[in-house]
Amino acid sequence: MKMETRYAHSPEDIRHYSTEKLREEFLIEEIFTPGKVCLTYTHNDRMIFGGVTPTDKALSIKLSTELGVDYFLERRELGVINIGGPGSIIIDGQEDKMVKQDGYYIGKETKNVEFTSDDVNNPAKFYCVSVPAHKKYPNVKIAIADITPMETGEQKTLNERKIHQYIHPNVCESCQLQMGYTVLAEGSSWNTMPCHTHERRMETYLYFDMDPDTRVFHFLGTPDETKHLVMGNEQATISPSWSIHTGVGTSNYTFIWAMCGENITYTDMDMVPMSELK
Ligand SMILES: O=C(O)C(=O)C[C@H](O)C(=O)CO
Ligand SMILES: [Zn+2]
Repeated sequence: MKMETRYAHSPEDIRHYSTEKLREEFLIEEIFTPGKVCLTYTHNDRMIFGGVTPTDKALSIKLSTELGVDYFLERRELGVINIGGPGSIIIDGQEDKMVKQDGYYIGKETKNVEFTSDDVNNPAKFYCVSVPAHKKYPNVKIAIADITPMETGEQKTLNERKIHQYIHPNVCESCQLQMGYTVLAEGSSWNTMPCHTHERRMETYLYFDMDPDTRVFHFLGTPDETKHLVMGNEQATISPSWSIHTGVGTSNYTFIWAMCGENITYTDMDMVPMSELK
């Protein structure tokens, strides 16, 4: 298992960052490695996120001394979405099949979570996000078949997309985790534009379902001083609460967003007027 630490920044810190330094601090290039658990611990609200890619044997997230606890979910909750081949999640001995786009909310105090793939040649890719939690809520499987996506954006503004809310008060309870899956329509390339910040929550983005040569130009920074990261398939980025987070692709793509902070009100965003973007 690999876990990398990323510390937090103020807007002032990144003002003079080179491209290389910006990438070192905000971009995670390796998420899914066959047979491995690859995680990142960001000090932005202490979110842990990354990929679990089982092949011929089950994998689990084993973190205890790193978090000063006896087991991973002793004081945390976990959201999972499979973006790969079919597999299973086994929670305290009970197995649930997980096809592509199926998700799971796994509450605090769940002791044993294992991940498996049905086919080593087409492994499941479990994208996992965990945040601190102070109350135990029930474990809930969130099947893609049960989600009605929110349709938003328009073709003429190149941002027609479907937002699937997985961990959201309408679907299941959580302490502070929110998680979802946004699919851009063919011909659309902008996500969340007009863009927003939310001082009260941080967010991470995983971009995927992209051809090898497709790139997303992901924008970050304060509205009046934006910067960008050029991102490839299955790469992730950290968005501090003060930062905008939007992106434009050289083709359409999909992304998983996950947030935590003061509230679980999805619409609590500070929209940025176009005239303020620089
Ligand atoms: O396409 C979108 O718009 C999104 O998916 C936006 C994210 O959900 C988000 O940034 C929530 O704060
Ligand atoms: Zn946001």
